[in-house]
Amino acid sequence: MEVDSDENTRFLDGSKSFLNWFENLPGATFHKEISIEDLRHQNAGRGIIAKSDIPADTVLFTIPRSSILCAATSPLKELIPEIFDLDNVDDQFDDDDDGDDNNDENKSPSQKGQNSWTLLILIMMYEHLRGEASPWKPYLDVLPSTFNTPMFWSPSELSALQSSALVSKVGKAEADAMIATQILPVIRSNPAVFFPPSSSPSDRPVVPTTDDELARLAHRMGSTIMAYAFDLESDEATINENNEADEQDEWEEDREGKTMLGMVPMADMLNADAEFNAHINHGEASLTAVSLRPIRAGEEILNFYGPLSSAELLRRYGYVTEKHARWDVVELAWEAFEARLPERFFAGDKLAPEQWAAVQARLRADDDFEEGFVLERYGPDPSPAGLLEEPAVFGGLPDELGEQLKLFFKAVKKVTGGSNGIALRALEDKAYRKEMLLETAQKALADREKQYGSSLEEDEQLLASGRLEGRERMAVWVRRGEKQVLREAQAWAKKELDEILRNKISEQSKDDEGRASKRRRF
Ligand SMILES: C[S@@+](CC[C@H](N)C(=O)[O-])C[C@H]1O[C@@H](n2cnc3c(N)ncnc32)[C@H](O)[C@@H]1O
Repeated sequence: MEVDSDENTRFLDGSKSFLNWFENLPGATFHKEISIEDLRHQNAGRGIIAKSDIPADTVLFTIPRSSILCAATSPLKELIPEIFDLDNVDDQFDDDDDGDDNNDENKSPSQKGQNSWTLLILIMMYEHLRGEASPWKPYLDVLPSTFNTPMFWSPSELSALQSSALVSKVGKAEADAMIATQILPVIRSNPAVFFPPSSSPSDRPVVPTTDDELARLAHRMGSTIMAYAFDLESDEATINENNEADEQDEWEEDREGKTMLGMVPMADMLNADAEFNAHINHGEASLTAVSLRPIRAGEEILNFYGPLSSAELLRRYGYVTEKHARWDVVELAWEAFEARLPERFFAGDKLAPEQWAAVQARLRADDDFEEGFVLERYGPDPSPAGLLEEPAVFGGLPDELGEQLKLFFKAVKKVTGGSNGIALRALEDKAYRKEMLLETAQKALADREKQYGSSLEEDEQLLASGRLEGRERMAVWVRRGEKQVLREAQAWAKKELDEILRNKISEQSKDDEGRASKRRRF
C-alpha cells in the first residue's frame, strides 16, 4: 500500500504521542519488551509486537479504569445528566428484550436516557469536538476515521457479497434513523455543550455544522465503538449479583444483564485472530493485558474478538482471517426448504392448491415457526492458551429444522382432516421423517448454492489468482466460506442418506435370507 510521506509521519507521530500519553496516565504500565508497530503493509493498521521472548502470564500493560472513556468517566454526565438516566431509556433501537423500556412518551429524545450504545456515541462526539481540551485527545487521534465495514461499502461493492445474509445485516438505514432520532436531537438541544465558544479556535477540529456532517461524525463514532469498544465487566459483578451492590460502583449499569460500554485505550490497539496469545482481564481499578502462553520475539500480540464467522468479523471489524473461517455459517430459509417438499412427498398423495396454502398459513401462524435456519460446523472453542486444537466439521442439520418439518406435517394432517397418508406416516415414523428431511435438505441446499452468482470453484480460483484486493477480496472470501458450508452440509446429508439406504438393503437381504431359510426348512 502506497502511503504519502506526510500521512506516514502523522501515523508514526500519532503512535508515539499516544504511547507517551498512555505511559503518563497514573496507574498505567506498558511492558518494556513490547511496542506499537505500523502494520499497514498487512492492512492491519497499528498492532502490538513483542520485541523479545515473553513468558506466559506476563502483564503486558495495565489500563487504569479512570482512563477509560465511558459513562462513568465522561464529564458529559455533569453537563447533560438526563441522557445518563438508565431508568428512562428510549429503547427504540435497543433490540434486546430486557423490558427496560421506561419511556416517558412526553419527553423528547434529548431528555431521555440513552442506551449504552448511543450514549457512548454522544460521549465520543463530545470529546472529539473538544479538540485539544479533551484529556483523551492523543488517544482519539489514533482512532480511525475511515472503515472497511460493509456499512461504508458502495452498492457495487456490496453486490460482490452475492446472496450472503450479510447484505441484509449491514443496517445502514437503521443506523441513519438512530442517529437522526437519538443523537442529533441531543446535540441540537445542547449547542453550548457541544459547540462551546472556543478561546482558541485552532485547538478545535473543523466543527461539523450541518446535520449531514454531524451524522457522518456519529457514524464514524458508532463504527469505532463497534470495532473498538469493550463491554466493561466488573470484579464487583458477583457481589452485585448477591444484591450487596455498592451504590458507588459506577462500573455497572444498574440494568440486569447489561454492562457499560467503554473505549479502553491500548487494549484496543491489540489486533485479534481465532488463535491468540493475550487476554484482557477486568480488575476493579484497572484492566490488564496478560500473555496466555509464551510469546516469541517478533510475534504479534493478539486478542480474541469471539467465535465470529467471516461475515460477522467483516460486519463488525472490517476484516477477515483464514482462522475465523471455521465459524462460517450459512442461512437456509424455510421457504427454500418448503419449496422442495411437494414434488417429492405429495406426488402420489397430492394436496390441492388451497390445501397447500392453508398448510403454509397454519404453519406460519405457529408461535414456534422459524423463517430460517443457520447451518454451522461443530468444533471446540480455542483452548485456554488461545489455540485451536481440533478442526471444526459439519456434523448435522439444525435440530429446529427437523422440528419444523414435524410441525409442517401436523399442519398437513389438520388441513386434510387426517386423510394425507404421507403426513400420517411422517408423524408416526421418525426414520421416514429423517429420510425426508435429508432428501429435501439436500435439494434445498443445492438450490441455495445456486442463488449465489458464482460457483464455489470460481470463487476459489478468484481467491487463488491473487488478483483480488481489499473489499472485493473480503466479499469473495465471505461468499466462498458460505458456499463451502453448503457443500459440506450436502455431503453430510448424502452420507447420512447412503447409510440409511445401506441399512435398508441389509435389512432387506436379512429378510430375504430369513424367508429363504424358512422355505428350506419346509
Ligand atoms: C480494536 S482495533 C485494533 C487496532 C487497530 N489495528 C488500529 O490500528 O487501531 C480493531 C481493528 O483492527 C483491525 N484488525 C484487528 N485484527 C486484525 C487482523 N488480524 N487483521 C487485520 N486487521 C485487523 C481491524 O480494522 C479492526 O476493525
